[in-house]
Amino acid sequence: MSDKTILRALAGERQAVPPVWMMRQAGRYLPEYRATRAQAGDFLSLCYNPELAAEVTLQPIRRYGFDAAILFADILLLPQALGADVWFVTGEGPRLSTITDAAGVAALKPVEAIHETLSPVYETVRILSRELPRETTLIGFAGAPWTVATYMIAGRGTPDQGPAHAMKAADRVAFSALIDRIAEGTIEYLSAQIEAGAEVIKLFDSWAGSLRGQDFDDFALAPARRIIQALKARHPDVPVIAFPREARERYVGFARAVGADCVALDNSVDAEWAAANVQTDGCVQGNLNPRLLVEGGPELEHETRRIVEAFQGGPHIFNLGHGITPDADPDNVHRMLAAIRG
Ligand SMILES: Cc1c2[nH]c(c1CCC(=O)O)Cc1[nH]c(c(CCC(=O)O)c1C)Cc1[nH]c(c(CCC(=O)O)c1C)Cc1[nH]c(c(C)c1CCC(=O)O)C2
Repeated sequence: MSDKTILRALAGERQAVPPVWMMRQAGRYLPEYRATRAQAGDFLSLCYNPELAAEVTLQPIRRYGFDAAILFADILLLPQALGADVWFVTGEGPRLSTITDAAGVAALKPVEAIHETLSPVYETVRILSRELPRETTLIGFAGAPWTVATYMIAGRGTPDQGPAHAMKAADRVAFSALIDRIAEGTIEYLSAQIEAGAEVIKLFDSWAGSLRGQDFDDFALAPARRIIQALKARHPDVPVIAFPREARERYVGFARAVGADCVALDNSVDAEWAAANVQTDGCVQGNLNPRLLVEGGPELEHETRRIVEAFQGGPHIFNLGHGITPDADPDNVHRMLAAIRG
């Protein structure tokens, strides 16, 4: 059995003190992150600079001693590697060239071409596997096809993923071809991260909650299963965390259905309910409301302890229900850790 707490949880081991890391732990709430980003110039330049991307990955490990580090990159690097234009508007978020039909899908680069753009990311992973403390697990990641497609179709983040739903309704064949192309690229991208040293993979389906019924089966579940099966065929020992955010009742049985070792829970899910209905399948990750790291106070400690206790009966990785926000107080992270670790 590994001496790394995250790998033990992912192998199904219950631990008295759950291992912990945070989504977006390298981010704007940290002054040292803001300084390194300024040094890089902008966000995308930071993602493609292996030394600086490794540096910001390490910053929260030095400050807090989290049990896992997550590679610093973005889910929108893969669309860029497939030929989309991608840029970030400060204070607003990502912008991309849009794909609206079969011709747009056909114009994407072949999957083999992605490494040309993404090789700096693999170099970041290699640096991190040398520099991380022995006890810290390195997590690689990608966006799930549906979430990535919502950005590629709309050209930006959308509150209801309207443009992606519209393309799905207008031309399900072209839409499915886009999902397939992203899935194929994701398999190659994640395999390369593993070959460079990623020890765990996380698949972010941030917008899974807007898929219902058959659409959830076809575009959240099936692509995740395809990607995980392909990764497991090549790298059977690398655990996978699936995050179908806001999947509600579809969290039940999700890990088993897609072959994941763990399912990450957002903070709309009640921890007691998830312990009874989701953790019965294996490891769960989550699910503190990130707002509490802004507000702090007794509720932060109370909620942190409540989540630890709710999941005490089985394998659990403590995390937030979504990413930490730029207005969070870095000292509140210490308070959260004290409530978990005692
Ligand atoms: C949807 C999505 C994206 N990116 C990601 C997701 C899925 C998770 C989620 O739902 O949040 C995933 C992601 N993005 C980033 C990471 C790095 C690792 C980590 O979690 O610390 C990870 C795992 C860095 C980032 N990605 C981004 C930042 C902020 C950029 C900055 O420094 O200005 C960081 C640290 C930018 C980003 N990237 C994306 C958006 C919509 C935005 C703008 C919103 C925002 O600014 O927070 C796309």
